[in-house]
Amino acid sequence: MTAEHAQERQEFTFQAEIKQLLHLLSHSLYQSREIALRELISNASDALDKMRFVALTDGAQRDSGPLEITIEPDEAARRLVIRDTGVGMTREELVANLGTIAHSGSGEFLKNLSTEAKAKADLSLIGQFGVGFYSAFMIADKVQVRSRSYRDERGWEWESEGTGRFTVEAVEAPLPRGTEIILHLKEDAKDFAIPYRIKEIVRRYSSFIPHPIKLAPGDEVINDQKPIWVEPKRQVTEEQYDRFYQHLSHHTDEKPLWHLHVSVDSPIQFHAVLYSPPSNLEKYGFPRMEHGVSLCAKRVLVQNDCRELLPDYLRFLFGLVDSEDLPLNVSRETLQDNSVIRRIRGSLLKSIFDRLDQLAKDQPDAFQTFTDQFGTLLKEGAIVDAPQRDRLAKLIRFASSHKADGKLDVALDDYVGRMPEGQKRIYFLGGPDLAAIEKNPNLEVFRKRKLEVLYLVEPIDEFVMNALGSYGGKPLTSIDSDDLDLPDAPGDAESKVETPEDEKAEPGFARVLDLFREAIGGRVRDVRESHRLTDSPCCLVNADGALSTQMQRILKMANKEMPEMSRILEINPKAPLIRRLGRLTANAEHDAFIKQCGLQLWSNTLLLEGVAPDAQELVARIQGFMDEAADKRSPLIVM
Ligand SMILES: Nc1ncnc2c1ncn2[C@@H]1O[C@H](COP(=O)(O)OP(=O)(O)OP(=O)(O)O)[C@@H](O)[C@H]1O
Repeated sequence: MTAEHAQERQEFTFQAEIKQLLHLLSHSLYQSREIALRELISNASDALDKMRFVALTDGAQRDSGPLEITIEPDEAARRLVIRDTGVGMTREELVANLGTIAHSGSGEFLKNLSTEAKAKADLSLIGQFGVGFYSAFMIADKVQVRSRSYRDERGWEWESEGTGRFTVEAVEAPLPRGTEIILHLKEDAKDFAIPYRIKEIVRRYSSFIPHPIKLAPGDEVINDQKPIWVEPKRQVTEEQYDRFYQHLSHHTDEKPLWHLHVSVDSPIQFHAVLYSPPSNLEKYGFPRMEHGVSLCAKRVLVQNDCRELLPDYLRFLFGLVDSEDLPLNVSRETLQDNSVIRRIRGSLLKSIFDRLDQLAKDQPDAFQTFTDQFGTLLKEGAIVDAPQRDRLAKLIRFASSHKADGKLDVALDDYVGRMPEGQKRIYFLGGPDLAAIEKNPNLEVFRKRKLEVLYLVEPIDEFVMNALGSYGGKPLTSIDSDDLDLPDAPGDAESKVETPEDEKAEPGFARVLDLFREAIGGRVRDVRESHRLTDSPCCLVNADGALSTQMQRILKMANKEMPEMSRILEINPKAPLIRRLGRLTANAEHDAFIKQCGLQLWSNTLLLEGVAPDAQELVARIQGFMDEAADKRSPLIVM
């Protein structure tokens, strides 16, 4: 485009997703409209941060003048102007940023707004998706943006009524550096031009903007721009912490679950304030949280979403880190190799774990609320972060047979504290859900012996157990493994399940096992006598060192090609059915029936685990049993 051409008024069409967004925004609920002002102030503040950065790093821009935001209401004209002395925008930037380039966020935002939220047009989440500017159309039916970039002599004006189009043209009169947003307020949004209303909104949502926000005329400063992270902890009130969280997270009116304020002087100097949000949006189907922590060098914002400061599994934390030891020109690319960042990260991690330990100890209810939301992410950490595994192992929670209510509130230390003398292992059992776990016959001996078993109700739990291997020197053992190494139970004859001599097996039991082996063949590694069952006739166990059943199931779901691991079928000699079969072995005529029973028992164990064995074979066999049973009741007389 020629320079001449560029000066003419040009019309553009909004990108499709933006059009959709604008439609939604202009029909928003009255209550959510305050966020429009918050978003515009936040954009102005970002532009000022950028300008401060430019002034400090680019000699030619050293005299940047005052960096401030001015809000100028005009009740009579039903107009509101938000002006900043930030970096401004060139013509190309106006076109791209405010209309033609859809931020990846806008699509996500539209996709994730639930139908219900859409119906109510509750759009308070908009700021998190990087599409905040358009919220101007919640309160205005016409918006003008006049801007001059610090890199440009000339100013430009963008204008739109939020329908499908916008225009951009050169401004003849000289413009000061920065951006001016002129909102022509809708009739039902005219209160946004009332000074006390503006003050109220700024106080609520924007008090932590680190630049003065002035209200014209008179230029009264209406925000307190104190950087709370450099203040001594004792001097910061809970309310200030909460408001700073709302500022960082764009989560209006939401309170964080907990916060952490750290000030470190050596070896690296830094201040940090970190927050846990109250809920984990990933749990509700939102995409992976991609926000990071804000990074400041000597109070100047260097990067908004710095992912290098915390490991990925702590991606849900909001916060800010400010260090005197970082150069201002630290670039995104060099952050990863930066030794200051690495040391801050190590120190932050330790403080976070200390904070969580303290929360678990002093406020167990608050800690429980936290792990209900973010426990899965801590478990993710226990799997991937080997150096921090021991610390994370203390923080993660499981369900257990101790209460059997399925709540994930048992710490490994709680379990160990309840272990009877002589128990050398920590036992666990996984399954598709709590009901399936509780029906698992492998639990019988544990119930009888009153030994606690951790219930792995979350799929990730199995991976955690695998990664940990042991806890406090005690091997983590799936109760469907071959070698359980159960503690002795002296004096309690009833519970001596490991000494089968107590109960005489039927003389034909060995023959039953042989017949079962013949029938089932290579589908199991072995068929043998069980010492762990009390009531059920059989169960499947895994050979020493093999993966637990649930783990095999999970891996199989991910990779259908995974070969079946052969397992051991254990048979309970005391179960009435097995005793009867033992007696039947006296007559070889019954061998075929006993074999059919063996096959059916094996199928039953698989069915209980949620695996469907060969359906045709299974149905044919059951049909056979039914025929035989019916025949006993009423034999058919063949004429
Ligand atoms: N006052 C301003 N000064 C300079 N640039 C601005 C201003 N307001 C908006 N912009 C530019 O327009 C872009 C789009 O703004 P928008 O509010 O839609 O998204 P965002 O600022 O990237 O995300 P968020 O709203 O979450 O802060 C910004 O990234 C910025 O480059």
